[in-house]
Amino acid sequence: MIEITGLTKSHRGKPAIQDVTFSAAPGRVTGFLGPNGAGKSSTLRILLGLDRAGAGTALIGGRPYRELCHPLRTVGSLLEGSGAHRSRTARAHLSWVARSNGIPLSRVEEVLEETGLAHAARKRVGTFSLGMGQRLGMAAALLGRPEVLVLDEPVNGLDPDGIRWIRHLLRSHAADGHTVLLSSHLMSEMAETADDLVVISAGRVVTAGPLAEVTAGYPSLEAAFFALTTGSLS
Ligand SMILES: Nc1ncnc2c1ncn2[C@@H]1O[C@H](COP(=O)(O)OP(=O)(O)OP(=O)(O)O)[C@@H](O)[C@H]1O
Repeated sequence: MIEITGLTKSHRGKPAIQDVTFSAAPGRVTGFLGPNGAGKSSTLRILLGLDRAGAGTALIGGRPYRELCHPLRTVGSLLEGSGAHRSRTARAHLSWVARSNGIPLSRVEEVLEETGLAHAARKRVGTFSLGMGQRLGMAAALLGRPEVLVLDEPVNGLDPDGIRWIRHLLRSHAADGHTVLLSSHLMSEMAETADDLVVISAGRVVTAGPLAEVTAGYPSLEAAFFALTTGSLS
């Protein structure tokens, strides 16, 4: 369960997010949708303990990220890039992440297989394509068999096969009773993958609820999105 309440953050006096409140429930894929600069990354960075909120709380399973004992065993995340050092091999990177979180090294081979990177395990991360980097980021996110996944634009750079793979993975993670929060600006992808939607625009949540409710009365998610966000763009 992810619970975000009254989250507010400013960068150099300029509000990035204001009073952001929503939750992401177990067994559901929650889509976090908004135009560029709407505040998605600011929200996710606070949720993942990478930034501090000016006000409000962001809890994962009832606790702020910084209070989690073995964070990667509770929440797997993918933000921009895999975070791996270019000179490391994929296997070395994942082994390092596993060791630092008390995760058995046997998981490394499993996630390499699961993410289609087994053939590239000994390649240096610096030689990876954007799509392979995303797969490596997903591999690290899955290492600790986390209850919660938080993913910022995970299909960036993936080919159609990779996009289908991610969609399937997220759906099955949710079907297992886990919580998935997925940020994207790709509406067709969202419409296919999300159960619930949170739409953010200009730093504020403009609507949240089941996909069918958010899009009710509109011909498509895209139509709903523009109707909901255009009015509030500054
Ligand atoms: N470190 C920072 N310093 C200054 N301003 C920032 C910083 N990070 C974000 N902002 C500003 O805060 C607002 C929200 O940005 P944020 O990156 O959270 O949006 P986003 O929805 O993730 O957009 P995108 O999809 O483009 O990444 C924007 O106006 C952005 O310019």
